[in-house]
Amino acid sequence: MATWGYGNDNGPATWVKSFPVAAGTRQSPIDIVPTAAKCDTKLTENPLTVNYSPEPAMELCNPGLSVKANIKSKSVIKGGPLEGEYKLEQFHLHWGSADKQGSEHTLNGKMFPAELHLVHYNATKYSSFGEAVDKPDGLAVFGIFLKISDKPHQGLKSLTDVLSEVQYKDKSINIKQEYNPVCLLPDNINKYWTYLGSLTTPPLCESVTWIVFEEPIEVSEDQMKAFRALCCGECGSAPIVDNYRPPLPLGNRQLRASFQ
Ligand SMILES: NS(=O)(=O)c1ccc2oc(NC(=O)c3ccccc3)nc2c1
Ligand SMILES: [Zn+2]
Repeated sequence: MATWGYGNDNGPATWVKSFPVAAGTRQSPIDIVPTAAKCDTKLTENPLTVNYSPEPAMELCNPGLSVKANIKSKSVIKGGPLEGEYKLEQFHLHWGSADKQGSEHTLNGKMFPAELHLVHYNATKYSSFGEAVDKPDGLAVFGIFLKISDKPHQGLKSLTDVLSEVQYKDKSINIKQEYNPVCLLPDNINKYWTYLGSLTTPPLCESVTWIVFEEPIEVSEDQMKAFRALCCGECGSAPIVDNYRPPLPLGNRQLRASFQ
């Protein structure tokens, strides 16, 4: 069975053949239209709180279609749209072959050069990611837009400086310095949009409460080039670029905003 990917023969338009939920009613990503969002004061009454811990020897790997960091420490979030405590499992990114594309969520139809996803599971109700992954309240994912600036992002620099060591599929390394993922969050995490959606790659489970921050984080062009130098396979294989699913219809879903 051909594995899914982002090419012409195995890309997002083909996923429904093996994953029928791709045609479901709460799929992600979506186009975020701020004027269509409902400002919900309940979101601010119960502010989103992040309690991330330093990760000693964080594992960074190249699974072939992105770059992913696996988290072992107890890093949790709660509040905002969430009931209970959600535990950080992993984070990864999606990016373009050029700065004009790359993000999965779009803002008024605009794509950003990349998007960072911090993936959490509902540790109050479920005992593992695997148990939570297919439950309607199982997961919460932070979506953070990346935009280009002339300065590199210091938090991402610890990762982009070593991406050459995970250039090929199934390579993994441990980051020597302890790493607190809190350094990846934008300064203002009180301004976000939230809606009920799905994983953006197969198995596309409709189990994600998405929290997409209004404030992007800023990265340098050199850092983008480092992501685009990652390979899908072994030496000589194609670069990992344009690993994003285009937006799906919001349908009957309510997009809520934590701010006016
Ligand atoms: N682009 S996305 O929607 O954030 C997204 C999409 C697909 C995903 O599959 C997984 N699986 C694990 O993390 C995992 C964690 C532990 C064990 C097995 C899998 N996370 C995902 C996030
Ligand atoms: Zn993702």
